Amino acid sequence: MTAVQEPLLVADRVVVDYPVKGWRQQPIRVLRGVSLDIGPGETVGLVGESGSGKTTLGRAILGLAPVTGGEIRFQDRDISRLGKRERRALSKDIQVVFQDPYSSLNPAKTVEDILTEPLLVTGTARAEAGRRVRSLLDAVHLPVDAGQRLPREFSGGQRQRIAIARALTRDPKLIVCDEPVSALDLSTQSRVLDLFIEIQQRTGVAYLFITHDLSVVRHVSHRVAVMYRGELVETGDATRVTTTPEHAYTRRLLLAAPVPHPRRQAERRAERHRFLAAQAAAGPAGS
Ligand SMILES: Nc1ncnc2c1ncn2[C@@H]1O[C@H](COP(=O)(O)OP(=O)(O)OP(=O)(O)O)[C@@H](O)[C@H]1O
Repeated sequence: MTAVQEPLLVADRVVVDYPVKGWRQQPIRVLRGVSLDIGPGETVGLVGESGSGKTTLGRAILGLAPVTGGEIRFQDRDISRLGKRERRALSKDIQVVFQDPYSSLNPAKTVEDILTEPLLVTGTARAEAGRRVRSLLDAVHLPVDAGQRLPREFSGGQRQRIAIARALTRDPKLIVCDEPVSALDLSTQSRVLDLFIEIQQRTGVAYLFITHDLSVVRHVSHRVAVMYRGELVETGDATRVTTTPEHAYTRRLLLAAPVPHPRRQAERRAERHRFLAAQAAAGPAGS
């Protein structure tokens, strides 16, 4: 008998309505009863056209969008309507990496300050926080002296590595990744995607991976969920959904952004691995 693993996070018929200013204005319904679960150590890719509600689902999980119907459970606890203090406590377990590594890091703080802050405010001793920062920099393949520098001294890819390190500071169980590689050039994208995979294999963290790019989602996801106008129209195994979609909308998405042939993808993966192995042999990554 195989053990059934409990989901880490369950979105159960989640509705999000945004209030609209003005007399007699109806709120805008952005999510219309979305149900999705994410298992421990799993990556669920969330795709869909612009405005379909992907970011809003991520924000609802993070407590940043108002859940007006249904609920979101994390480790079997309803987290849809938490107070500030409970939400702050939950940030240990649920973290986020945003699209733009330029605006998501405080430009006035050194990388070490950015990474130690979440540890110091929760009572970690400074010496222990310093050790943790060194191990985090190592985990995202940045040199140890990166800690003394400011975000502006790094490339886009390196800044996204810093943002990933910050998300990892307190060993989260889930990271909401909202278009985390969209602002990066193609070769940097693939290195950062491989970093996400490597970190997951080492730590067992789960990802909700929001993207409009089907080749990205196929590369990193175990399962894919397709959103259309505030509803999930299809959820399933990543290869299945991106090669033989069942829903007409998913087929349209695929036609709009053709996914390379599986053999070409395998070649690309092999290329990436050769590249990463060569980089590892040469020293810390440059992006
Ligand atoms: N704070 C808000 N108030 C009112 N409407 C909002 C708010 N945030 C988002 N929306 C609306 O909700 C809808 C879904 O937006 P959302 O950002 O979740 O979509 P998305 O699929 O992530 O799109 P994109 O890929 O362009 O980021 C859009 O029509 C957007 O205008």
